[in-house]
Amino acid sequence: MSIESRAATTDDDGGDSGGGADARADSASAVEQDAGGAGTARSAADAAPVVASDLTKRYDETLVFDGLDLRVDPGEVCCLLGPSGCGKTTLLHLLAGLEDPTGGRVEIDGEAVTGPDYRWGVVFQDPLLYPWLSVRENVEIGPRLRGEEPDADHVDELLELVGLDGVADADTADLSGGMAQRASLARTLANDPDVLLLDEPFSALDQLTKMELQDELLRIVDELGVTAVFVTHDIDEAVYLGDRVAIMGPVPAGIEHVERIDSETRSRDDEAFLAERAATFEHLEAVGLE
Ligand SMILES: Nc1ncnc2c1ncn2[C@@H]1O[C@H](COP(=O)(O)OP(=O)(O)OP(=O)(O)O)[C@@H](O)[C@H]1O
Repeated sequence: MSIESRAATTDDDGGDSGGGADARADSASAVEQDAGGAGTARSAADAAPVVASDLTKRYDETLVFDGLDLRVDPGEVCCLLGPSGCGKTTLLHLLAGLEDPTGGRVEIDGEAVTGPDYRWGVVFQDPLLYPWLSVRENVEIGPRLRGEEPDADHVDELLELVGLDGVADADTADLSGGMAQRASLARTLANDPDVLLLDEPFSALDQLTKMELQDELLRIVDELGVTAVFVTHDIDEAVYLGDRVAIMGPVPAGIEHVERIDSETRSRDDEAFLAERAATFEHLEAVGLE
């Protein structure tokens, strides 16, 4: 099934592409019944919560945040938004176990995060594909590095999910920026993560490709029933993708406000969306927009 027809299936089932965690649960279970494939789909209700408690991070002279708390509910998309240098990437790295906190703890699905793990997959701004491997081989690398034989059907399904089934054997050098980021996302998804942690993955892309990938990400999060934390400095992106937007202030403020987004407004030209955007912008201005 193509990604477009998957979307049509979801719409026919009464969901909208981005109807929040509840709609994600509905559409994910609809796809689960429909997929019959390699078992990538599961319910958002089974997705993992991400909890940061009393988190502190200091780099020498710089106290980035002190006593930060964040809870991301299962199946939710939480966007981290804030001025340059406020600690968005640092927080994402702590959630991913890529760096150790100075104090406090992170738990994913009730398990303490003490280092990187394929169950919490990271997608970076730079796709970082292995240039000597084909697109398919890049997607297969996670299971191979764990000493597992990749499930060919699962890889096919993921390539189809991200719209790269036609270029599976291509060299990564021949991919556009958007296609490379799709491949990077599929490579992360091949590990079947419970949580997706994304650090400005679309910021280097042109506006149209960016909007297309935003919609596809929402669909993928719906279909696979994962929890997502998405770092961005783009207000429109945060309000469009997020079930909640956590607004961070200049160091060492941490999270100063969490804006809950009404998923019904998830339309780029809806008046309510513009109202959500305006409300988020006001909070961002209040913390010191750069
Ligand atoms: N490895 C490091 N060593 C020292 N200071 C660091 C390190 N990483 C980040 N910082 C500092 O921590 C603060 C937060 O940086 P971080 O990159 O997390 O912010 P950000 O909100 O992601 O910024 P941007 O939006 O510009 O990417 C900054 O003052 C930065 O200089």
